[in-house]
Amino acid sequence: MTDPTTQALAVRDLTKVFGQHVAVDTLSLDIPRGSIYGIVGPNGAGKTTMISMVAGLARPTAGRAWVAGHDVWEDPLPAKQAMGLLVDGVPVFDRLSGREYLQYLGGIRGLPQAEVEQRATELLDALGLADAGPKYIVDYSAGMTKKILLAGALLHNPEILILDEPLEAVDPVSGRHIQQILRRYAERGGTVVLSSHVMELVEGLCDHVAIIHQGRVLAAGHVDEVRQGASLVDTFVRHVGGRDLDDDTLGWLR
Ligand SMILES: Nc1ncnc2c1ncn2[C@@H]1O[C@H](COP(=O)(O)OP(=O)(O)OP(=O)(O)O)[C@@H](O)[C@H]1O
Repeated sequence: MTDPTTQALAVRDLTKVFGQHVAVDTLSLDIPRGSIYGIVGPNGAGKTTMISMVAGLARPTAGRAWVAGHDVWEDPLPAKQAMGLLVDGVPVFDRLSGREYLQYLGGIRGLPQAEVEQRATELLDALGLADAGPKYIVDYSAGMTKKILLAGALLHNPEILILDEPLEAVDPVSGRHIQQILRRYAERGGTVVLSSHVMELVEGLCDHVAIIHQGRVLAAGHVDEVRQGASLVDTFVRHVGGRDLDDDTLGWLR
């Protein structure tokens, strides 16, 4: 493996144990600068747990994580300045309107007020939230909430975006806009790390992918290298194992 401080994001032997259960198991991964990197894996594979440790939200049992060359747990401030986060567990102040939430985040990030206003207007517009800007986040739908959290992650123009299921619950028009935004961001040198269960999204948007299962990396690299001529769904099933249900299963169900 390469020097982890040269990567946009890197983890080495990252491990998280909950009681008797090893959720992330000595996991090592390099995410190059400028890539759009998909993290895929079955339910319970450890994706969110890994992302939470990289984001500085969950303390690793063992191992290390670097973001933009900074050790997330030893040198958290520059690591956190470099990242934009859309991850469960980040507090959302949902008694603020969408616009107030962005104004609040802009203040925390030390952006000039006029800049925050301009960026907030553009982000709300690009994400189809222009009419919802004055509305409390608590009254947002699931997809609207996802989009305002994404706007918050983008607001300070971070070096690295870490997005857990960014398109979950998002409508197709907004989904297309979000993909355009992420592509443009990566073309200009930003790095995107996203988890998703939607293989078509990962194949269409990401240039790299890692398949995670039981807290370990089963395959990682350029999407074409990982899928080797097959579709990503078939590659995924081949790696994690899958079977069709027996005819008798749930025989009582109409
Ligand atoms: N706080 C916790 N306490 C105990 N176990 C946990 C905790 N958080 C996660 N786990 C367990 O760790 C494992 C990995 O969970 P994680 O949420 O990281 O999976 P995931 O890959 O993100 O799954 P999904 O695709 O369903 O979101 C699961 O077995 C889960 O039950």
